[in-house]
Amino acid sequence: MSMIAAFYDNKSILITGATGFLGKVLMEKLFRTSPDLKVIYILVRPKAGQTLQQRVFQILNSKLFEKVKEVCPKVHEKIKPIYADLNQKDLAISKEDVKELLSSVNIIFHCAATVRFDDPLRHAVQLNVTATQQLLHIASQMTKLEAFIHISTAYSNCNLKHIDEVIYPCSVEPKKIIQSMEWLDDAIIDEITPKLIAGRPNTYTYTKALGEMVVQEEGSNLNVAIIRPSIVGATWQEPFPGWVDNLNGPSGLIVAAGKGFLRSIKATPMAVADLIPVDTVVNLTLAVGWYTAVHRPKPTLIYHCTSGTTNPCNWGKMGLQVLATFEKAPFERAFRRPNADFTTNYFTASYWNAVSHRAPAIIYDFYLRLTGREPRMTKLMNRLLRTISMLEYFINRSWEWSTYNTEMLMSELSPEDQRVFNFDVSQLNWLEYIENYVLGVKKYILKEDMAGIPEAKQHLKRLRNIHYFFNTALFLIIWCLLIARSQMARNMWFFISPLYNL
Ligand SMILES: CCCCCCCCCCCCCCCC(=O)SCCNC(=O)CCNC(=O)[C@H](O)C(C)(C)COP(=O)(O)OP(=O)(O)OC[C@H]1O[C@@H](n2cnc3c(N)ncnc32)[C@H](O)[C@@H]1OP(=O)(O)O
Ligand SMILES: NC(=O)C1=CN([C@@H]2O[C@H](COP(=O)(O)OP(=O)(O)OC[C@H]3O[C@@H](n4cnc5c(N)ncnc54)[C@H](OP(=O)(O)O)[C@@H]3O)[C@@H](O)[C@H]2O)C=CC1
Repeated sequence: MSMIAAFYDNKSILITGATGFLGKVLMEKLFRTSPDLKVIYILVRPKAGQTLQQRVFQILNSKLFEKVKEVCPKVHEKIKPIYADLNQKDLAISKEDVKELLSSVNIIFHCAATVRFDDPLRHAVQLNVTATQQLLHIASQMTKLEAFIHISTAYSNCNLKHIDEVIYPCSVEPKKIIQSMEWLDDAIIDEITPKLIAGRPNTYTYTKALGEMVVQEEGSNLNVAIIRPSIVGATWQEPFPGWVDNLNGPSGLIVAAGKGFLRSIKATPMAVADLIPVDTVVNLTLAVGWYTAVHRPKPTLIYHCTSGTTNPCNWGKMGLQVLATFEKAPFERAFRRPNADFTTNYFTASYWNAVSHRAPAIIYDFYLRLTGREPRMTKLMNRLLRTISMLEYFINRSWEWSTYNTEMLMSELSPEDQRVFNFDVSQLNWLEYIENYVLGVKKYILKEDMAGIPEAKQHLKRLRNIHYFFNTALFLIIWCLLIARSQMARNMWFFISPLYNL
């Protein structure tokens, strides 16, 4: 019998960010392993014309929740969506809802955040710092609260090379940052942003670091714990391999490479690709929830959820396996044949950007114009290159994260819990995982049927022939121009041509 699963039975759980990538997998595992839990409250906002109920309905009817419906047929009754917007004061939760939460919640998992790298500092502070502070304020009034688990990122201190499971203070206190956002205007905030984030590549990592400080300072009267996952990828094992549903991190680049838009990238092949499967993060999160509530460790424990220390994989190996999977199961209607050249040199990268990315986009747009259609490829390519420039920081460096607390937790689990809530990535087979990841991107993001693989292969063959034809034509044109203009080229031609008749 799993002690962790039993712990969540009859509990009222509050999850923020439950409609996100991590939140959905967290909810799924909770329902699957602890179907007797009392209720999961989720803080949700209406989005894309969908009401809260419609959003919940869509999640529960997805493939991810198929197993849950078998083990927990009443899952619809056990999810309670609560209107909330983390952009607004007091999270915009109604008084009645706050009252219900205060009297019933046992465990909080705070996953919601803005994960955009280019968010203006004001917005990132509101989501990742102020909203966390307000949630802690509500949590401190909850009469039955046993644990508050905050999801941060392993990159919150990416300005350091070696990172321990401790909180590193930022130069300006979060309270001062929050206050200053109230009166500074946008232009001044934009001006001071580079100075504040100093050493970090974006507002995301900076505000996640501030969020951790808030949790430590304002959660001191609660049982809190912080989890720092690295780059969260598709599921490894549960509920099935390869599930992924958004374009963040590697997933977007896999789509771009598989469709032939992205053909080279400035990346260091030997740098560690610190991916961590989303189900591993969820297993650790649930184990931390249990441990924090039952053992009440003081001071606040931070858990690194990374793979590089125990089972390192590098970007070079990952890139090759991604390409090998494209060979077996190509994506449909590719723009060009997939390729992924890694270069560490700025000038080579700029050259390939011009030749492999921008030039084909301009040529294709020219073709679209000629055939009376709206050109769109250059715009799409510019967007992709902007995205890549933001990810480059993470694919050209390696970090070391210590994992003492995570190892300590593993040793505290019973053998059954180690099996059901496995977060030991030393058992992960990278080649198999990456293949399933790419297939997951194909099936669950691009919604492509595996039956379409023969046609996709045919399409790639056609692209290869076009490529050969295009190159031969280009060669002949250049050669004819040379012969017309250069005596040396003509001499060479007269020298070579009799050889063909031998
Ligand atoms: C060969 C293989 C090598 C693999 C090599 C992997 C390296 C992979 C390193 C990751 C390293 C992370 C390390 C930190 C890990 C955390 O702790 S953070 C969690 C991860 N967070 C992220 O990845 C967020 C990154 N994304 C962003 O910040 C924003 O999407 C960007 C990049 C600023 C783009 O903003 P934008 O231009 O306003 O675009 P946005 O509105 O987001 O989306 C526009 C379109 O692009 C699409 N799109 C969005 N993101 C992407 C993307 N990443 N790629 C492609 N398309 C995208 C959208 O679906 C959308 O399509 P439409 O709906 O318009 O058709
Ligand atoms: N993905 C990754 O690689 C990593 C993620 N993390 C951390 O994990 C956590 C979850 O990330 P992930 O699931 O990938 O992110 P997603 O972007 O998939 O999910 C973010 C969640 O936050 C919610 N949210 C955002 N803004 C608001 C708002 N104004 N009001 C209410 N809810 C809001 C979103 O709701 P909605 O659906 O309405 O937009 C969504 O549920 C984050 O804390 C992130 O920092 C850490 C390391 C890596």
